Amino acid sequence: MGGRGRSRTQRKHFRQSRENVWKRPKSDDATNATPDDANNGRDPAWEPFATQNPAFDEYYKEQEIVPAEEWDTFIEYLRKPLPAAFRINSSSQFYVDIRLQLENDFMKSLQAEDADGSEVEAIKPLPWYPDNLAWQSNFSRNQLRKNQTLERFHEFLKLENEIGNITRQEAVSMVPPLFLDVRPDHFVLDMCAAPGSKTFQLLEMIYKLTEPGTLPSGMVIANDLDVQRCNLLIHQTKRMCTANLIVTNHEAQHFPSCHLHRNQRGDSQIGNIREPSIRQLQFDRVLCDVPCSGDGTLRKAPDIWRKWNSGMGNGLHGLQVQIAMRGLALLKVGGRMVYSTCSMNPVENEAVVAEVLRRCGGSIELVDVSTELPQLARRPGLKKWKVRDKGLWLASYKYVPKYRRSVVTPGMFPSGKSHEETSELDHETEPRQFCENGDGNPENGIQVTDGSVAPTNSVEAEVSPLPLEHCMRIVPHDQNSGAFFIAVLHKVSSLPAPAATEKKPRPSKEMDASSTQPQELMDQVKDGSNGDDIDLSGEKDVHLSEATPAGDLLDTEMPEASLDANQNKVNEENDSEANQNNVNEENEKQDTRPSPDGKDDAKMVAGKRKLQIQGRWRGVDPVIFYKEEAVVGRIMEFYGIKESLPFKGHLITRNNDMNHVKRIYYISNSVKEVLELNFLAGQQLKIASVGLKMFERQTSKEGASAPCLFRISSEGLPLILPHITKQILYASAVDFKHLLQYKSIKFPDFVDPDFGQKASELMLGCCVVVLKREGQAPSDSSQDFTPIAIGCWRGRTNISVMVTAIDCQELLERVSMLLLTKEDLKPEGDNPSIPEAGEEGKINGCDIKEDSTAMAPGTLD
Ligand SMILES: C[S@@+](CC[C@H](N)C(=O)[O-])C[C@H]1O[C@@H](n2cnc3c(N)ncnc32)[C@H](O)[C@@H]1O
Repeated sequence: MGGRGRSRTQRKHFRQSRENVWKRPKSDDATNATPDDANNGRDPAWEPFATQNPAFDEYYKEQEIVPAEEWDTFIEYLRKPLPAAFRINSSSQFYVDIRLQLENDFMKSLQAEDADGSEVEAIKPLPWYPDNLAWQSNFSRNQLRKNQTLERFHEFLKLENEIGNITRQEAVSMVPPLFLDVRPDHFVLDMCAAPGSKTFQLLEMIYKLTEPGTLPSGMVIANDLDVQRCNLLIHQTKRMCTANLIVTNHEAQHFPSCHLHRNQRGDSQIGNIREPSIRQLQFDRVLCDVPCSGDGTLRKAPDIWRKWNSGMGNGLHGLQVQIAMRGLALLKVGGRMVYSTCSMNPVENEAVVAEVLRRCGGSIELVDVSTELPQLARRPGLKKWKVRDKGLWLASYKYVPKYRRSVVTPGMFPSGKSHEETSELDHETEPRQFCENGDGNPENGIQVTDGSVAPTNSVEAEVSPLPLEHCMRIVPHDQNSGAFFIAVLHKVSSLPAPAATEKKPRPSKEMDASSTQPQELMDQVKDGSNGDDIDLSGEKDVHLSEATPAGDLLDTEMPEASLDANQNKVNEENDSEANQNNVNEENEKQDTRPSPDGKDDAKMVAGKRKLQIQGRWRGVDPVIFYKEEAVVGRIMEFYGIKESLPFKGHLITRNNDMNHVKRIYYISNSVKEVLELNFLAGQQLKIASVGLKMFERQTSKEGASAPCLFRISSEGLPLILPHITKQILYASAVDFKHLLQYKSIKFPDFVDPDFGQKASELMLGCCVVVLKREGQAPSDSSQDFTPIAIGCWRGRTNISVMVTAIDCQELLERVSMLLLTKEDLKPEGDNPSIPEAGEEGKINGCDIKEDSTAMAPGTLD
C-alpha cells in the first residue's frame, strides 16, 4: 500500500513535475507571440509546438540513424503523441487482481468501445515485458474523460498509481532494468536514479520471491545529484515500502566507495565494530541511466524540437563517460552494468560505450544480449558516426580545429584516436575563419554549414573496430514507442589502474560544447527523466562541482564545494510531518559548508531549527542507530514482537536527540551492512533517505497516556505483522468494511459482538485489525495469501482507523471485489441498519461520522 507519508515538498515537486508537457512555458509566450496573435485574440500559450527542426533532420540523416527509406516513417512517428504506458508493481499485495482486472475487465470493455466505432484502440500488455506486467494504452486524456468506461479506466489508473500498485512509465524506459539480470541477493547501484521509475523496477526485482514478513538479502542504493529530483525519487520509492533502499545525493562520477583502509575500525555512533562484513562498496549490478539530451522523448516532450542542437550531446559526452567509468569501478568483477540514455545521439551512446571499453582495456566486455527479450524490437548499435561542432561535420579528431580540441575530444569519434595518433592536418584555424552563419566555405576538406543546410557526405566517417553492434537502439516506429539506447557491460577483471582512478573532471571544458555554457546546457537539455512521466523543465540537471575528488578520497580531504553541492538540506526529524526522511528544501537557507574545526556547531542555529549534521555532511539529518533499550523493550513487549524479526541493530532514527525521536525506521541486513561500513569509513555517503518507517510517536493526548508511545506505521505493517502476537484483532468482512467506511466505531457497535468485546480487552493504543478470511482460524499465520490488515487505534470507547483516505478507498474496493468473488460477504441488504459508504447515519443505533479525510495521527477522539 502506498499514498502515505509524503511531505509537502515532495507533493509539490510531484505536482510540478506532472504539468502538461504540451503547454508552452510562460517565458516563450512573449518571444513567440506575433502582433497577429494579439489582434486575433489567440492565446499563443496554447499553440501546438512546432514538431520540426532542420538541424535535427540534418544531423540524424547524416548519422544514418535509420536507413534512408525509413526516414519519413521515423519522423512521422516522432511527431505523434506517445501512447501512455504503465507497469503493475509486482510486489503489491494486489498485483494479480490488478492484472486480472486489466485482462478480463478493462481489456474487454475498452475493446468494446473500439468496436462501437470510436477511434480509440484498446489497451494491451507490452509483449516483451515479463508476466503481462506492463501495459500500453492509446487513449489521450480527453478520450479518457469521454465516456463512462474510459472514465472508469482513468480513475482506476489514477487511484492505483497514487497507491503505488501501478507506475506510469514510458514503455522504453522500462527496458534497461530488464537487461540488468537482477537477483534478490544483489547489491545494486542506480547512479542517476531520479525520478525513480527504474529504481522501483530494481526494487521489485530484489523483492521477487520474498515471503510476507521477510526481506530479501540484496539492496539498492539510488543516487541522484539533484536535490529536488531526489525528493521525487523518495516520493516514488516510498510507495514500495522497502527496508532495502538507501537514497543518496552525490555526483555519480564521484560516488564514494567507502573503502576501509587496512586495520581501520570504528569507534562510532554504532559502537565498536570489530570486523565489518564488507570493506568497501562494490555492486553486483549498476544501472547507469545517465543525464542526456533526451531527444528520444520528443513524442512526450515536444518542446525539445525547438531546443534541440547537436551541441547538447557533445556537451554531455564527457560527463557520461565519467559516470560510466565510476560505475564500472564500483562494479564487482563478474558483475553487470547497463548504460542507457533516452537520446538517439551516437555521441552520447556508442561513443561513450566505445570510450569506456577503450579505457578499460579488456577488463570490460560489451555483452551480446540479442537473444534476451526477443519480442523487443531494436536495432544494433552504430559502428560509424561523425561529430558535428560549430556547424562543421568532423569525421575524425584530426579535423578538429585546435581551438575546439578541449571541447571535441578524441573519445567522441569511432576510432577514439587523438591527433597524435592520426595523420594530423595542421589547423591553426582561428575561430573567425569558420563560417557559423552559413556561407559553407570548405576548410581543409571540411564542409562548413550553418546547421540548417544539409552538408555533403564528402567526409567519410571512421568505423569503430569495437563490437558496438551489441548495443541496442530502440526507435519509435518499430513498436510505436519512444527512443532509447542500451548497452550491457560485463566486468571480466579489475580495471587497469588509470581507468580505475578517474581523473578529476574539467567542468568548464567538458561542458562547453558549441560555446554552450553549463548552465545554458542544463537549460537546453531535457532534464533527463528518460521518458518517465516527469518533466522538470528548467531545473538544474548536470552539475559538476569544482574539483571534487574521487569518492575514495573523501575521508582525507574534502573540498567545501563537494560537501553540499546543492546547498540544500536533507533534514527530517527536526521538522514537522512535512519532513520525513527526505531531502528537505523548505528549510531555511543556511550555510552548509563544514566548520573547519567542528567547534562552531553550536552556533549553527538559524531561526528556530538547529542545523543537522550527518557525519561530514551539513544540513543533512544524521543517521543514528536507535538503541534506546527501554523504549525498544516497551515496543517489543506491547506488540509481542517475536524474535523471528531481528531488531537489534536494525532500527535507526534521523534525530540525535533521543528524547524527541518521532520516527523509527527499520533497515534490512544488507542496508545495515552498508551503514556500518559507512560509519567506519567516516560517513562518506550523504544519505537522503534510508529504511522503512516502522514506528511513529503518537502525539495526541490520548496517545501520550498509552502504555506504548509508538504506533506501527502503515508502511511498516506488512513487514512486522507476521511477527507480532499482541494488539491484533481479526475482523469479519462486514466489520472490516465498516471500519474502512466509517473510520471509527464504538465497541458495542460492531456487527460481531465478539469482535467488540475483544477490542475492548486490548490495551489502549495502536492495534492491528486483520481481515478474517474464509477458512482461516484467527491467529492462523500459515496462510497461503498475504493478510489484509490495517493499523488502528484502540481508544477508550472505540476502534479508529489510522489509514489515509486514499488507502481506505483502495482497500474497500479490493476487499469488496475479493469478497464478492468468493461469496464470502453477505450483501449489504442483509444489514439494513448499515448505511452506504458516504452517508452519515447510524450503525446499530450509534452515530457514524463519515470522514472523507484520513484519520490523522493525533486527531483521535
Ligand atoms: C535520465 S535521468 C534518470 C532517470 C531515472 N533513471 C529514472 O528511470 O527515473 C538522469 C538523472 O541524472 C541526474 N544527474 C545529472 N547529473 C548527474 C550527476 N553528475 N550525478 C548524478 N546524477 C546526475 C539528473 O538529476 C536526473 O535525475
